[in-house]
Amino acid sequence: MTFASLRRGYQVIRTLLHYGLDDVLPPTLLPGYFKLLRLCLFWVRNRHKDKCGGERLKLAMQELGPVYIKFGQMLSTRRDLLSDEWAQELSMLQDRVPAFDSALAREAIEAELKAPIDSLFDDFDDTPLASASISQVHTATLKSNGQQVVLKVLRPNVEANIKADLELMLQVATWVNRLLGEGNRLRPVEVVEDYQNTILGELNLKLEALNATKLRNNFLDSDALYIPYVYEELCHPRLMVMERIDGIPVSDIEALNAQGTNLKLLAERGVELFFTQVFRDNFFHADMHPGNIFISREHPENPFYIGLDCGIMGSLNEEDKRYLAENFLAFFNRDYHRIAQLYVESGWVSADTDILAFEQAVKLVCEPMFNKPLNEISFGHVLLELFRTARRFDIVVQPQLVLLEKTLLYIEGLGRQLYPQLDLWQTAKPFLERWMAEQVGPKAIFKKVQTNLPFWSDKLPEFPELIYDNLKLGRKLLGSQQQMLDRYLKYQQKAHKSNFLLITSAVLLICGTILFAQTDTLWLASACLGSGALVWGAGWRSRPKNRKF
Ligand SMILES: Nc1ncnc2c1ncn2[C@@H]1O[C@H](COP(=O)(O)OP(=O)(O)OP(=O)(O)O)[C@@H](O)[C@H]1O
Repeated sequence: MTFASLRRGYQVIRTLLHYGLDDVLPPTLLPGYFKLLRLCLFWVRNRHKDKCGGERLKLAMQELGPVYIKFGQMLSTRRDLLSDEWAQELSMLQDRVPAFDSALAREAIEAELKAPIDSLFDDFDDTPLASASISQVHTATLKSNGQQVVLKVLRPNVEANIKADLELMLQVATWVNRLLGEGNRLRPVEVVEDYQNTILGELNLKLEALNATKLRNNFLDSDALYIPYVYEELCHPRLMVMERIDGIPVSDIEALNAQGTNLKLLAERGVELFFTQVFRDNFFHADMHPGNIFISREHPENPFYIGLDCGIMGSLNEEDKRYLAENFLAFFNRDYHRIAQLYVESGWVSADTDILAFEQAVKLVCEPMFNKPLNEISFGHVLLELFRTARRFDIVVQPQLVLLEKTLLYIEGLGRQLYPQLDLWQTAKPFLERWMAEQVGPKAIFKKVQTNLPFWSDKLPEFPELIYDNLKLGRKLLGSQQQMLDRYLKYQQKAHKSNFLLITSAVLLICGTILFAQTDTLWLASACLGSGALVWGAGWRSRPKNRKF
């Protein structure tokens, strides 16, 4: 451990204590001398006792900087771990931080481009358009085509700072894990590792550029989503250059209303977008917080979304997708037994789970949801409650499903904010049913045949040859098996004959020995012993020698 990380560790603990977060830990977790240590080492006074635990954690994370802010935001989506109150507080963490010096931004951009900014761009604006925890965004005009672009550049030293903070977090998580004991519900190491994977992915802007291009291509013909064009040839791990968009932030409902945006259509398109990304493309934007979503200004009667920041993308495998769709359908059909079965079949809970007990638990959490009108039921909450229940049955946490649940909650929140009467089920049901029919019905078989057709048409000309080769091989195999069988039968015959002779010789020899004791039958004894010896010789000679067939 370096001096810098010790100092950071001290700073982190001091901040957490400053906000009185030691209060929320069970006293059994803290050593007896902790109070004394707190007084001597950390000397903290302001206890923020009037604020609730969630708010105190939010303030502490805000003070600790970007890595902790993002960690708090990620934690806020783990409602299976935190209470609603804590999650709500953490979800309010703001990611806007003071800008860094534009001279440093210029330096970093030129280092990536290996060329002066002025050789490629006009009107580079030194005042950033936005400054977030990981990057800063500047506007400019591309010399080659006169298009307005934005340059997103990583903060100086951000990688080193994040890695140092992550290291510390992992150490603390390991320590907490040890205190709580193996098998604890919180699994802090798992949580930090999950976060680590996400944030490290966000540090590579080249990857983000590739994601953005892929998503853009998936929705090129869509009237629901637009992703700005990315100039991939100008993108590098620490720099991304893309088309500048002009939209209304999705959270600015007043502005949307002022231009007469069709909010109902917009809300429905949001749900449709989610299901299309997950089920059709298997590639979904997993960081859909309001800061990353804008709404088009033109044609307010036919509005579309503009998506930014494709740093975190999710995907599910074919099986997970099917189980998920079936889960929703089973939920809305109130088929709790099917839900329990699906969790086991998918491997999300272990195979030895007591299905009946699990079904009861699922029923217990799901049934009250139907006390609400159908249009108030949230898919995100259904998933959340199901995962929470499954956690008691030792669910194997699937990071891709957690991402999905978080995205779903965002989308639903957004949809309901735009159009509170939005009936999620009515919007999503046709989509899910159509998709399921495509997966299991005749269409699915047709699709599979269609997918495999190029392979088979490739192989078709080789068919006669393949059949001939296989028949030849079969005959050869059969022939060699027949020979093996013959050899085995011969061996058995020889073995039987030899055993018979040896047993007969043994009987003759025993009889000869008994008769030898009675002097009046000496000739008979000699005959028995003599023939016994002869038969033994014959038996010994006829014994099979080779056991290999
Ligand atoms: N192509 C663009 N056109 C116009 N504005 C943009 C564009 N890209 C980014 N911005 C502005 O910059 C802000 C930050 O961009 P972005 O979200 O991509 O950065 P970030 O560092 O990944 O932030 P976050 O912390 O939200 O992940 C956006 O909210 C938006 O206001």
